[in-house]
Amino acid sequence: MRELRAEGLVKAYRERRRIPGRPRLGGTGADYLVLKDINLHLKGGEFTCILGPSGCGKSTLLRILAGFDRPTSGRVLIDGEPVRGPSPRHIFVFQEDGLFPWMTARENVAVGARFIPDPAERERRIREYLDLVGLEGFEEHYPHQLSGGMRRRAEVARALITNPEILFMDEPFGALDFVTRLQMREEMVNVHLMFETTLLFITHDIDEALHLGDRIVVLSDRPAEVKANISLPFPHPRDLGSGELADLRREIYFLMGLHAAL
Ligand SMILES: Nc1ncnc2c1ncn2[C@@H]1O[C@H](COP(=O)(O)OP(=O)(O)OP(=O)(O)O)[C@@H](O)[C@H]1O
Repeated sequence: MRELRAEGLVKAYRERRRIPGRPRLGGTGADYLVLKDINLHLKGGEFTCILGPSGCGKSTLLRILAGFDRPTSGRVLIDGEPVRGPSPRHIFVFQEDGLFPWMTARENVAVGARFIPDPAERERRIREYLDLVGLEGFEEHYPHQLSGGMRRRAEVARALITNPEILFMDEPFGALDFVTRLQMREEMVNVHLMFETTLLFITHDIDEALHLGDRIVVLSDRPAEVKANISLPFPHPRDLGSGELADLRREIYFLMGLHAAL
């Protein structure tokens, strides 16, 4: 199922010095509140985009959902089981390049495949996943010999080959140029249709979320609260310029206080 629930998540970081403008949590006078009572229910197999303004706490939320950080209060349940730490079945793709620079594209993907016991089957799967993300011909290239888009593709292949129950992606295409970013969006849609992995994808790009998500969770400014939780039962490819999607796009711009940008 790979269903994920977040119940009453609060995260406050301990403040070592007073920073003007930062709200403090009542009582202690020494905490910096980032998440405020986040409740979520994400169904297995859904592609959920978490959208919010810069610095609102998106990465903090994702780290907590993936078990890399602990909430101050509240809990996360995956298929009804409390999350107590990271799991090899829940894979995280970071904002920054995460490939090992001393390994080729093939060797990086092989890291994800190390649990496949049969060497011939392992090699077959590595080739299959490199082809799937369009890296055939670049298998023996090191990360510095690949373009930004290719490096991201290798990371996606390395994550997918583990057959993850949940894939957590923290603004994975943020550093790419506009055209490569659009290509990667299309590829993510295809990958999701093919594997039906439960996917949590952080972005601050409204159009990216509208193109990708089965669901969009809109967070407020810090301390982050869920402002909207919207289901998008629209087929791919999507035209954001017309119909219900255009209305939804306008609604999200308004929700995020971006009226003037429309
Ligand atoms: N380990 C930490 N200790 C103290 N403060 C932190 C820590 N991690 C994040 N913060 C603070 O929490 C706030 C939210 O950070 P976070 O990275 O979660 O936001 P974000 O929405 O992902 O930002 P961006 O869109 O810029 O990537 C920021 O003000 C940040 O300075």
